[in-house]
Amino acid sequence: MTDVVRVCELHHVYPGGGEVTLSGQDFVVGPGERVAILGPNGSGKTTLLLHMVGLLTATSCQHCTVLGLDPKRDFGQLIRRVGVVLQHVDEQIIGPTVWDDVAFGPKSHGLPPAEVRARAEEALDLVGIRHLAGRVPHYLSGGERKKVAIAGALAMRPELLILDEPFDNLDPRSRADLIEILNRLNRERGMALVVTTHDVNLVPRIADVVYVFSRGRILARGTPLEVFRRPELLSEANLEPPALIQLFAALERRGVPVSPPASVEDAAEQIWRLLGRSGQGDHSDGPPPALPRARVAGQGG
Ligand SMILES: Nc1ncnc2c1ncn2[C@@H]1O[C@H](COP(=O)(O)OP(=O)(O)OP(=O)(O)O)[C@@H](O)[C@H]1O
Repeated sequence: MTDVVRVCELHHVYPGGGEVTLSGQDFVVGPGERVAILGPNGSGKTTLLLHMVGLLTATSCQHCTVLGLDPKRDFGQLIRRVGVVLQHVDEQIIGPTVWDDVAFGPKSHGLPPAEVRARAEEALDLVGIRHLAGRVPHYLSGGERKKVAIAGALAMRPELLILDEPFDNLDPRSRADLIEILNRLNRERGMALVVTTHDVNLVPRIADVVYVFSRGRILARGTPLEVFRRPELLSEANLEPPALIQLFAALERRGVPVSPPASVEDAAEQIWRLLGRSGQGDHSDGPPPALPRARVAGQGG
């Protein structure tokens, strides 16, 4: 099957002097894949995303295709199939009301009024902001404006959704809701996802594949666990593994028979087993006892 995205050897020099080189390996998103990009400030994450949606012209680039199209040349076709949520969402919110803004994409692509209405309502409901439909975006909170931009992107029912720091400004509940919506659309509609984030703790919940960028190089591609098990790689990119991975690595170093957990549930299950309990969810006999002190403190390993 064709790649959803493939970018090789991108070099971009901004007129203002900033420069981005992405080399080392290709940036590839497979069909229906959920991809997270991790990297320090200024490592070129946004620059790559802007190239993928045809908003920048590379100084040089060996190859750049999205859904088999050239983002610059085929911008008109691509924008019908790819949704994008920019880091600074005020740059993309243009409607005088939330409703106008969310309906803008379907309307401007000539969909019939009933379809425009259905798409806008669906998108507002997905993000949980139908109650904001009549409001002026300018007077919304930062998190609410972010949700408006996300709804606007979803109203086009994109095959690929690109989100630059989508979790910034969102409270924990809104963040969890957004993760759930994105995962559901990925599962049910096969929508591929590319997400940049600095929050390593969210990565296992939103990505199958992680890329690590640092100083002009794509340092690594792997599953979240593969990447998080390589602390040297993460520190090269000014990143730390999630707290849970660090905790389990510390336990492993002390000889406790655990492996890096893929999720909080996985971590809980491993601890449950260590405590001599068995069977997933077999927690009916009350709360687990405290971990033996020596093991936790690393004295008895
Ligand atoms: N419009 C611009 N003009 C000049 N330089 C720019 C411009 N936009 C970005 N740059 C420079 O390009 C480099 C990469 O920026 P980019 O925004 O792609 O990084 P990033 O990885 O998304 O960073 P962050 O995590 O801070 O959002 C930086 O050195 C930045 O200063």
